[in-house]
Amino acid sequence: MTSYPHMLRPLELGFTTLKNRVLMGSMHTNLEERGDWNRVAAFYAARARGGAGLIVTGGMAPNPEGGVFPGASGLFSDEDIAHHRMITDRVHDEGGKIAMQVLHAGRYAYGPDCVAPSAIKSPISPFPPKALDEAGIEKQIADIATAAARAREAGYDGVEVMGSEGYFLNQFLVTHTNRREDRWGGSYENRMRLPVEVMKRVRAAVGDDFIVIFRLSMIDLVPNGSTHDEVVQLAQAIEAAGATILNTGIGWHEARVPTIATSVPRAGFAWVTKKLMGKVGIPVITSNRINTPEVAEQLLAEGCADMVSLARPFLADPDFVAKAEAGRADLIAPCIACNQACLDHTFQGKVSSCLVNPRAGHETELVIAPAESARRIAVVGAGPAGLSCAITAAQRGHAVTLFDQADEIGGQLNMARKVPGKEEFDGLVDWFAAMVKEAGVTLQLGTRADAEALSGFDAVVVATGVLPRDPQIPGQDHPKVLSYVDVLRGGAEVGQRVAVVGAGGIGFDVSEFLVTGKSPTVDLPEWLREWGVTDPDKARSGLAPDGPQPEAPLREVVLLQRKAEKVGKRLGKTTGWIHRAALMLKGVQMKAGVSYERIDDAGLHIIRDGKPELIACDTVVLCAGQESLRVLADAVEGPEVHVIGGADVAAELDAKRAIDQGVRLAAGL
Ligand SMILES: Cc1cc2nc3c(=O)[nH]c(=O)nc-3n(C[C@H](O)[C@H](O)[C@H](O)COP(=O)(O)O)c2cc1C
Ligand code: SF4
Repeated sequence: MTSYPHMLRPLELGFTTLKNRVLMGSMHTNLEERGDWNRVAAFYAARARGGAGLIVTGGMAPNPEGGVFPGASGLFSDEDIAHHRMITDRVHDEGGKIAMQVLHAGRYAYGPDCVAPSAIKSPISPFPPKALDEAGIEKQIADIATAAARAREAGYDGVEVMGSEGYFLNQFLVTHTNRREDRWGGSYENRMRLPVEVMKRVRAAVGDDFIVIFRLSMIDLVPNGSTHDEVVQLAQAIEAAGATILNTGIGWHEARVPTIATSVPRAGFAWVTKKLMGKVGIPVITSNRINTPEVAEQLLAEGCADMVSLARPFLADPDFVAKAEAGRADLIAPCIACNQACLDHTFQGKVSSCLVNPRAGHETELVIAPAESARRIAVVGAGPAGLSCAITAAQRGHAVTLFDQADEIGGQLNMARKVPGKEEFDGLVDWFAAMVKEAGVTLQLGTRADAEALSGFDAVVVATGVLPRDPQIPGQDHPKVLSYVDVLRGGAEVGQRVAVVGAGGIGFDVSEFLVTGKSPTVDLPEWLREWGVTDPDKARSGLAPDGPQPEAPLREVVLLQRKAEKVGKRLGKTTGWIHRAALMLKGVQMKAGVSYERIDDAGLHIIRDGKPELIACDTVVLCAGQESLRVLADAVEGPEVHVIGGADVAAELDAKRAIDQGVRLAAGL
């Protein structure tokens, strides 16, 4: 049994004690605006029950102009206190502690009333901000302090003042956004005046025995961002102004360096936090891509921080701490940092949830209760849909047999895990394996279940997945043509010059696989070099690396798509740009709006802009979509046959939909 002595050690704050060193980091879930505060409370109560040492809520606006979007939730008036009281009561009933984050968006606010130090529009909002006058600044400070006081009244154990990620307070700190010439701009002393003043006023508003965390931008990753010395100066001033704890923020939202995506190495920015250790007297928290108890323990043991923040891992598994404490870290559902059901949802106005755990944010509605009567259930296909269905059904008490003709579980996840930068998928397959065992699912691998074998079950779930779609290009039977399955699973030999047909998620993955030798994701120094983040004082904005160029790509790859739109436009909202940038960095050419004419010895003949073109290549890899594999569904006869996952709707490696469908079906079986 592994123990985590550093992670599970209490943190003494003088007037109160946190039971361990794990903070659930702030996440706005879009639940806050829906008015169902019982659901919000249930979300946090589950994380408190699961053992988080301290929870921080998603950002709450101190006033309407500071909201991230019009109508964003906040603590604007005393009437809001009752809603928040529901959250704090439930968390306290579960033995937890919770702080409310006060977030003023400044020029990041997506609304016409936004305000900022200077009238400089942000690249991620269409709304130009109004530069605040002296009275306007005083109003913002007063509103933030009042929101903190209301948070105390609502029963919170503390507040977190959001000072990073390029929001309002951060905007005052750097000349990138602050061009003022009064006492709030110019010298660094002037530019840091607002965050320090906010800290003082918040402390005065809440009294001494209340946790006040300041989220400090450790590295801005934008042009003219704060230097490390300035960060230290601010940290010391914030401590002197009354902060209890300093939390870490990494990169502004407009930064073009990935900070939380799958391809960011685990704990990839803890070294930045470590530079602050010993320079302040209050506890320091490190954040970003800490997703296992082992990583958390190691960071704390090495003195990178006094506490760790985990945000998305608490979506993936509310019981992260409890399972680690019980010596069952193998059962912790891993956050694979895909952003597909959390941050992407946030930007789409949907409730944030989790690809791995569809119950996140849906605690009151998607309930996994014991089945009224145990039934014999066959699930065919051990991909993400079949696995999640089988595990959930078995957890409910059903006798579940899971078949797969392959000798391993995972289905299409086994392709994803081969792609450089997607190593987290390994952990996901391992977790599924542990859960299959724990839930008592009978696993029959290497078994092709036919209609006869399935006849004795009470219910059959067909999760047989997908087949590659046939793009019907003349000459596609040429020996130089491979499918993505041959490349990612079959280990087929691929030539030096490659044309990749189809620029969906799989086309991008295949291209990455073909141009990348060793994966920088598991080699932090290499990753930092690739993105130009070797020195906090020089790492300004990413994309064009300041440091030495990454290793030469392994192959010449041309990535093609039929649609006449930006290549990769349909990839994840918050991650598509990273995949595009990574491939461009490795010299992959991208061509959109093409039609495929034929493949022959010379290569792939296409038409682009009405003109014929030859992509001279040794190999053509087809990544032209999928078709549902549902032969079995049509063959099985019985009172109850369900079809889920790719067998239901063919979609590219859509594990989010597959897992959601699997869990939801099992919840009602
Ligand atoms: C859906 C979502 C919403 C977030 N909302 C906030 C927020 O309101 N305030 C904040 O400070 N950080 C917010 N974050 C950032 C997280 O606190 C955290 O810094 C980031 O997810 C990296 O940590 P992780 O790898 O542990 O998830 C959000 C992140 C996600 C995924
Ligand atoms: S959706 Fe992906 S990134 Fe978000 S919490 Fe779940 S696994 Fe992590």
